[in-house]
Order: sequence, then structure tokens, then C-alpha cells
Amino acid sequence: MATSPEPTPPSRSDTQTLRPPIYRVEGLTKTYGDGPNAVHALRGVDFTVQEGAMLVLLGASGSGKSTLLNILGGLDHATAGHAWFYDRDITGWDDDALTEYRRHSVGFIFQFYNLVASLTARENVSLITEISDNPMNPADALALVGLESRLDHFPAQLSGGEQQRVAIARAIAKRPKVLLCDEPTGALDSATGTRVLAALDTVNRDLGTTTFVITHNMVIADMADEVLLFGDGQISGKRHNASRTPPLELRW
Ligand SMILES: Nc1ncnc2c1ncn2[C@@H]1O[C@H](COP(=O)(O)OP(=O)(O)OP(=O)(O)O)[C@@H](O)[C@H]1O
Repeated sequence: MATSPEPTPPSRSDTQTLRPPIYRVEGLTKTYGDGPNAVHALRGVDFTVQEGAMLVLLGASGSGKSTLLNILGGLDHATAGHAWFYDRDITGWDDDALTEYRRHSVGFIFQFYNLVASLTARENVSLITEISDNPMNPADALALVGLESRLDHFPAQLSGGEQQRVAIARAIAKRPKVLLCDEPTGALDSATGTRVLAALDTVNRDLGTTTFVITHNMVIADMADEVLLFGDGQISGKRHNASRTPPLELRW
């Protein structure tokens, strides 16, 4: 008896396109100051991001990458244009609404880790989980970034890359919808930075957290579903990776 062929499972890129947009950005503009001293940080940016995507933002210093992330993360207000988070336009929100949005939906990773020196890795993560609605177990969040054997170490007993991975565990433990990373490897050497990127890759794949990574490192672009190239406050190019590759070194 002839057997019918097994249906082909959808590829990662297929499942990406089936997901709803988490952000839709139209004409987003940010001007600091006015008159002859005005700085045009964003000059009308348009793009859409599918839920669960990994995006890398590349571009020269001053091209507007951080400004975009700050607006998407509710840390700053746009001058004009729109940014919808699902069906809600965050550009119209007041500070209270933005604070709620940041608290529940957004995790931030910066170049410097801002850990509390007198608390262990587990306690640093617990600071966030204690005030979250549906948090991960701090030990589980730390295990996801490869730190299951460092739970009770203090920041001074951890390497720079390990400290950044504690910061990642802290950011994801409240289960945010989006993780915004502004030069997360900027203070690290390249091998250590790769391990931090591997942690972000794991978080994105395992938890489905939509992730933006600002970087100056072109190599990182291969780990993204989509690369946005910035130039002078605008998106000067986009590159879609049909088959994204994990960072070279996936072991901590
Ligand atoms: N608070 C501010 N007041 C005035 N100008 C600002 C402010 N923040 C940023 N800018 C200016 O806006 C422009 C875009 O800055 P932004 O930090 O977004 O660039 P970037 O691409 O992230 O740069 P980098 O890679 O160096 O971090 C720059 O010209 C910067 O000097």
C-alpha cells in the first residue's frame, strides 16, 4: 500500500511570517532641540517586526539606533510618526502608560550591567521576579544563559561576560515580550562577547522573546532574522536572513 508523504514541517522563516507583527513603525521622527541647533536623530523610519524575531541594528555612530530603541522601549518620546505595539500606538502614551509598558513588556540590556554588588547572581535576578506577575524561577533564568553553576556568586566573582549574562537573566525573568539590547558586548572582548550573543540567541529561540541588538560588529548580523542598516537617522538598507546561523560558539 502506498503511503502518503509526511507533511514538511514549516521552516523557521515560514513560522516567522505566520506570526503577528509585534511592532509597526511609520514615519518615526525624533528631533532634539530646534532652530539651527536642531539634531535630527530619526528622519522618518518605517519597518515592521514579527513577533519572536531577532533583529540586529547596524550603523555608524550617531545614526539613530539608540534613539529608536529608546522610543520603542518607552524611555523617550517621538517627535512625529507612529509606533504600534500590537494594535496600540505607544507614541500617544503618557509617562504613566509608558512606565506600565516598560514594567510588563520590555527588558533592557545595556553595555554596562548595573548589577547590585552586594547581592549574588540569584538575588540580583530575584529583585525583578519579586515584583513581577508571572516570573521565571531565578535559577531557571540563570540556567538558560549557562550560569547554573554561578547562582550564589557575587558580581565581583564573575567575569564581565558572566555579569552580562546575569543582566540578561534579570531582564528576561519577568518574561517580557521584547528585549532591547544596546551594545550588549561593547565592553567585552570578542570571545566573551560571542558567549553573550549565544545567550541572547538561546533566549530568543527558547522563550520566543522578540529581540533587538544594536552592535558595531558585522559578524553578529548572521545571527539575526533581519538586519536594519542605519544611516543619518534613516534605515538605509534591510537584509532578511532566510536561514540565520547561531553564534559560532554556543557553549559557555
Ligand atoms: N538627548 C539628546 N540631546 C541631543 N541630541 C541627542 C540626544 N541623544 C542623542 N542625540 C543625538 O542624536 C543623534 C543620534 O544618536 P543615537 O544615540 O541614537 O545614535 P547611535 O546610532 O545609537 O550612535 P552610537 O552608535 O554612537 O551609540 C546623534 O547625533 C546624537 O548626538
